Amino acid sequence: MLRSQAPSIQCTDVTLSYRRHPAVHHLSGVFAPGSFTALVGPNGAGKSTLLKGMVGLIKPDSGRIQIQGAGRNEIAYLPQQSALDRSFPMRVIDLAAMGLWRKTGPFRRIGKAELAEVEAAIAAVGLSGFEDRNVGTLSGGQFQRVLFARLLLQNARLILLDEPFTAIDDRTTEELLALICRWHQEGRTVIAVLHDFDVVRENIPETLLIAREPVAWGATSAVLTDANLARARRLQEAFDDDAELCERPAA
Ligand SMILES: Nc1ncnc2c1ncn2[C@@H]1O[C@H](COP(=O)(O)OP(=O)(O)OP(=O)(O)O)[C@@H](O)[C@H]1O
Repeated sequence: MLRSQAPSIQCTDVTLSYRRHPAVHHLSGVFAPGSFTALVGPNGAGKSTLLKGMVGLIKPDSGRIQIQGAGRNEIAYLPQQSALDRSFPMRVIDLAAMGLWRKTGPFRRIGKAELAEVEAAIAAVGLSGFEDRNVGTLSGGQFQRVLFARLLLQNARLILLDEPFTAIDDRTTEELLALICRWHQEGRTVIAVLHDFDVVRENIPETLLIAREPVAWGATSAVLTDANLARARRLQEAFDDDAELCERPAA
């Protein structure tokens, strides 16, 4: 997989809102092909909203999000765990196999070779032996591992992860982080919403810090400074959720 041919995302003065109240304001910049970016910011800063805008779940009220090199249905997107319904009766192997959906289509039974691929992905996330377990009986960390097996099988070149390590223990975090780093080394474009700055500083080359509006974007060491983090906190605290529509003209 050539890094230069990996997908890129160009944001041009993007504003995303819920019922016309902006959650992300005037964001411009590029996630370069093959880049690995941490998306950080205080609670309610608009991080999840930005990922939803990228996958097309929310349309910008103004500005544009353009993805080069991948169709919207070719993005691997991991939503926040709280957004997922785990009560649905489904086996581990079936949930993981959904990662092959683009290859197999929704109604075809998977063949022997594909089954071996699914089993290999389950093994890669350390869940061999759990194939027939109902997903509702898994711990939070085990469930997250199944979702990573599904991502592995999707084999997407653009991967968006929303808080992949929240409520996950250190060992699971370490193992899943190693998988994500491998995806980056393979030349995929990866964006991950993260809260642990130590994890970001040690592993992720680039960072976008937002607090409804962009605060800093670039090399992680230049972005995660005390001054930038303090500014993000101030901006977020000052933000009025009941504010009227954004009156700032588009750039
Ligand atoms: N479905 C929704 N309807 C209305 N407002 C929403 C909706 N989802 C998010 N918001 C609001 O948009 C703002 C940004 O939320 P978002 O979830 O994008 O933040 P976040 O940075 O991901 O936060 P966190 O770190 O707490 O997960 C918040 O004020 C939130 O209340």
